[in-house]
This record gives sequence, C-alpha cells and structure tokens, in this order.
Amino acid sequence: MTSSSSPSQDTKRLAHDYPEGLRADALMEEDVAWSHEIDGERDGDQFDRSERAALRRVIGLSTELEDVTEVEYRQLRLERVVLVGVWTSGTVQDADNSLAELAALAETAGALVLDGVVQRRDKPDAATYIGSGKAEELRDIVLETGADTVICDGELSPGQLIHLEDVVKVKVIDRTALILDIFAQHAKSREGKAQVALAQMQYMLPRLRGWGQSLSRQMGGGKGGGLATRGPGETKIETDRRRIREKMAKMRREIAEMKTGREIKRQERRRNKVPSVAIAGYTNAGKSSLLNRLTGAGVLVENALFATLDPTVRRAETPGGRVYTLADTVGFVRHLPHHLVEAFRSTMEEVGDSDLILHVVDGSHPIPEEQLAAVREVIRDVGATDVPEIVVINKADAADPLVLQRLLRVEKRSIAVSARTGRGIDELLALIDNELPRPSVEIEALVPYTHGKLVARAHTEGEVISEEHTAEGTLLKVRVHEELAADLAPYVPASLA
Ligand SMILES: Nc1nc2c(ncn2[C@@H]2O[C@H](COP(=O)(O)OP(=O)(O)OP(=O)(O)O)[C@@H](O)[C@H]2O)c(=O)[nH]1
Ligand SMILES: [Mg+2]
Repeated sequence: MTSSSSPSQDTKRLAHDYPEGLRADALMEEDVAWSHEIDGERDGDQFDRSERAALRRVIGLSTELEDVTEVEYRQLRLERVVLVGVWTSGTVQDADNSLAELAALAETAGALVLDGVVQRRDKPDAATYIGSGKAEELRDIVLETGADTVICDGELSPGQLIHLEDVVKVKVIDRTALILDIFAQHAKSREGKAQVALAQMQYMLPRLRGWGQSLSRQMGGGKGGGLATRGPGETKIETDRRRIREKMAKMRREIAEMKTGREIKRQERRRNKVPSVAIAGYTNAGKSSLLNRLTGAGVLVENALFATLDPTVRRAETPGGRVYTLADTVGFVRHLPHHLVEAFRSTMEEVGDSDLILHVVDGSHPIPEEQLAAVREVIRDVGATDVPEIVVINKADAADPLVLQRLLRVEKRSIAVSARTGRGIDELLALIDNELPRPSVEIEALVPYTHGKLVARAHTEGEVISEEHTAEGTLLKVRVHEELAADLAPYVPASLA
C-alpha cells in the first residue's frame, strides 16, 4: 500500500520538482539586492517595505477567529503550509503553473510553503475536495512536513472545508480566503479597507457555522461569551449572522459615499478635458514599475502579489507637452474571488472610464496569454470593452525572445518594454501620444500678453502647432477642445475669422 512518503501515481508532488521554486525569501532577496545595485535606475522607490514587513505573520499560531462578528479584524495566521490542487483539465504544465501561482500567493500572505501536491480528478470531490483516500495521504504529508495549514487551489464549499479539516486535522483554507487575506493586509485607503472588509464578510457569512464548529472543537466545545447580546431564542450563529448583515449594509453605504467623492474628482478631470490612461494588468506584471518609469512617481514596487490595492493617479505629459493622467490599478488574478470583483467594482470602473488602457503583461511568464485572457475577462465584466487598449509586454529584459515575438504578432497594438531597463519606454510614450484622443478644433489666435493664462492652457490642454511672440501678443496655432476654442475665439485675428 502507499506509504506516507510516496503518494500514488496520480498525485504529483511539486516540491520534488521545484526544490527552490516554491520559496518566498529567495524571491524577496533578489528584489532587494537589485534595488541596491542600480542606483537611480530603479523602477521605483520601495519606501514602505519595512511597513509592509511589519504585517508579516506571527510564527506558530494557527488560524484563529476571536469573535466572528469582528470579522474585519480576523487574520489567517499562516506559517507552514502545504498546497493542494485538483487538476481537472489542461496539461501538466497548466497544473504546475496554477500551483506555482498559489505558492506565490501563499508567500505573499506570509506563509512558508513546505510542499505542494496536485491531484488528477474529473472534478473535485463533493465531500472532501480531493477524495477521502487522497485526504489520508495529505494527512501523512502534513505530519511529515509539520505543516499547520493546508491551502486548496479553488473555492471550497463550507462542507468541503469541514470534512477535509476533519481528516487532515489542521486548518484548511481555500484560494479565495487566501486572496482576501492578502487584500486585507495590503489595503491602505479607507475605501480599500472597506471594500475588503465587505468582501470578507460576504465570504464568511455562509461559512459561519463551519468556522464556529471547528472553533468550538478547538476550544473543547466551550460556550464562549456574548450571551448578554443575544435576543430570546436566538442562537449565537443567528446573532452573528444578523450582526454581520447589519455591518455589511453599513459598509455598502460607506463605500457608496466614498465612490461619490472619487466620482466628483473624476468629473473635474473630465471637465478640464484631461485625458486619462489606466494601467491595468495581471498582478506582479510590473504596473507600478511602469507608472514609476513613465512619471517618476514613487509607488511601491514589490515582488509580491497585490502590492498595489489603492489606485494611484499621477500627472503625465506627452512629448509634445499635452497633459494626461496615468492611473495605477489593482492587479488581477485568475479566478478572482467573486466577492472581490463586486467589492472592487467601483475601483475597476475607473478602468472602464479611461480614454486608454495600458494592459501590462509579464513577458517573462511562461504563458502570458493566460494572464491577458484573465484580465480581459474582468475588463469585460465591468463593461470596459470599448476603451482602446495597448498591450504593454513588460519585463522584456527577462523574457524569452520567442514568447515576445509570438505576443507581438498576435496582439495588434502591442509593444515590448522593460520598466527595469527603460527599453521601449520612449516608443511607448509616443504610442500613448498617438492613441490619446486629440483635441478637435484647429485655431489660430493672437493672445495679448495680459492673457498669459490662456497661452498656458493651450499648452496643457491642447496641442501647440506653432507659437510666435509678436508685438501685440502671442500668435498661436493650436488644436484645442471646443471650450478652449470658445475662450480663444475673441482673439482670432479678423483676417482669419
Ligand atoms: N526583470 C524585470 N522585472 C521587473 C520589470 N518591471 C517590474 N519588475 C519586477 O516585477 C515585480 C512586480 O513589479 P510591480 O511594479 O510591483 O508590479 P505590479 O503589477 O504593480 O504588481 P501588483 O501591484 O502587486 O499587482 C517587482 O519585483 C519588479 O521589480 C522589468 O521590466 N523587468
Ligand atoms: Mg502595483
């Protein structure tokens, strides 16, 4: 029969194939070393690394939930984890990639990945996700490695989580909970925090009993407190559910209010006719690096997933001096938990509202096409399909030239760049200039020197074709939007009007 150290044929253990591939610290060290190495030539100031490090997990604590009603303060304490995936379709390579991504997610959350297994099945087992026999094998791996948590590569039903926990006897969490946890760690703005909290509550609501059961099991069936707050005939779970629902409603209202604030700012930009460019793309593709490279903004860059959760908007200029805004956005990931898509919908709508999308993809990834497809799915989801898109194939310095060629051939409007070395950046800037909506009215005006403001506006809001300083004032030939054309109309020389 199968012994603990040799799982049967249809289960594949990844740790043996990638002895170093699943380790987080190696990833981070490379990043730090590099940032010291190239002074002044880096893709961004990594200023809150220490702050981020302070959020890393505490050693030796297992997942705990102190009070379900305080769900937004809940933390998954992950330390030593074993990953498990069910591989239903696609190639072995696909399955490996998926688990490698889960490993990167787990490491981003602060866990140490000890082992990873994928299981070939037609579909996940309804009761235990991997099937009871495999669950026993998984139990052996957990014992052998000393893991305290198992992370499943999918979204499990509350029942599956409980049943699998019963067999493996350590905490079991799924990919959705893991991603929610990372978002919770990384959210900084009030809006971001509220969005994550809402998504967490949504996820928790149907799972309350599961968590409650395993919690009471852990505590030896203790009754817990909170009796005083309970209404007559209401069980603890019912009270908790009711309180969570109330909190969710409050959270939704708050998010709606914050959205209004952002909406006003956006309308202001639109009124000023400032074109907007959104940088979207798969997590870790180099979106923040690109923003930093294009504008010199000091946005946090980290070799971790979901480093950016709060959209940053920066001012940028075309080579001709036309002003536009450049917005960094939340990264995407395959099978983004539905709750998160919902909670971040308003943020993602910014992408749909922009004049141009820079769709950044990691060219050094083995199959960048998968990332492109996953991102486009979300873009479709938020109804942003009619915004023009430039595919920016980043990390060209580290990419396989054949992969680059393939992508450049398939994607019509695409360009290969490296935010790290600066390769292709000038071409990208020119391309952005080309794709940005152009002001529609061409006009010639003689602006008196007393109206210098109008000349300045012509430079930032329009395109100056020629400019001449005459005795009577500045003679401008410009392309501008209609409002500015109206403001300039009084100064159009009679001979031209
Ligand atoms: N080799 C190489 N690495 C790059 C390049 N651009 C970015 N990186 C690295 O890729 C990692 C992720 O970069 P970020 O800019 O944080 O990526 P992001 O898309 O903003 O990621 P999230 O905000 O986490 O979704 C960092 O370690 C960067 O140093 C590049 O052109 N070449
Ligand atoms: Mg980022």
